[in-house]
Amino acid sequence: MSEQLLTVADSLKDRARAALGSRNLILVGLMGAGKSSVGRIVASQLAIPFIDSDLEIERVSRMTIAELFAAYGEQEFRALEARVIKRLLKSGPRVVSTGGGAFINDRTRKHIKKGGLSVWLKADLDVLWDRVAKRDTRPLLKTENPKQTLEGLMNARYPIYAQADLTVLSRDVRKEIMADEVLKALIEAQKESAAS
Ligand SMILES: Nc1ncnc2c1ncn2[C@@H]1O[C@H](COP(=O)(O)OP(=O)(O)O)[C@@H](O)[C@H]1O
Ligand SMILES: O=C(O)C1=C[C@@H](OP(=O)(O)O)[C@@H](O)[C@H](O)C1
Ligand SMILES: [Mg+2]
Repeated sequence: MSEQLLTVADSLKDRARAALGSRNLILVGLMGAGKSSVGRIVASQLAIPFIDSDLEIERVSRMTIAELFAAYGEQEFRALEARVIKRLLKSGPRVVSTGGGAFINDRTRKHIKKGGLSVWLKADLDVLWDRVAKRDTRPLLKTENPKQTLEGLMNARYPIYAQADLTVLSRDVRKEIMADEVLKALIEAQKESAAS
């Protein structure tokens, strides 16, 4: 193989694709962490299908997430979310971006742990707040003080997100850079598991 071909074969996305194999890559983390937008870029880099579980839930129910919460409540939404995510993870490789509460639900977390490699996109409150404040589509943030609600969710959920296989810090940098960081984490994790 020529040196040029070796360089191409050795590129970040090729190495990450090899590290993933036939597993699914599942993005978890709080609202605004970038799961949906970064997940789409990661899938495109890896040249594998991308699915956002919220979009899939909206497609099958023919309702928006906000409408589902309003009509049936959070508990019913979580039951539907668990079923949809279980189904999405039946075959791979895929990149699946989940909604922020998915990994917090015991049943869904079990499906995710069984269904592939989970990556927590971890961000601090100000980064998350800056991003979610731009849209009002998230029913859990329709409160008197949504920033305080987000902080409460952070405190309650971060110990559980910490159970994900990998953690990537979601900084205030371009989405493409975040996607590269996910690919690098995937490669590092593979190296570590090969060494142990
Ligand atoms: N790294 C980033 N830099 C700038 N904006 C981002 C970044 N990641 C996400 N965003 C923006 O923040 C908002 C929330 O991102 P999204 O991917 O929907 O997060 P999540 O699915 O985790 O709630 C979107 O408007 C998105 O374009
Ligand atoms: O944190 C949560 O419980 C939720 C996060 C949302 O997804 P994003 O994290 O993609 O915003 C969406 O699933 C729903 O509004 C509930
Ligand atoms: Mg999302």
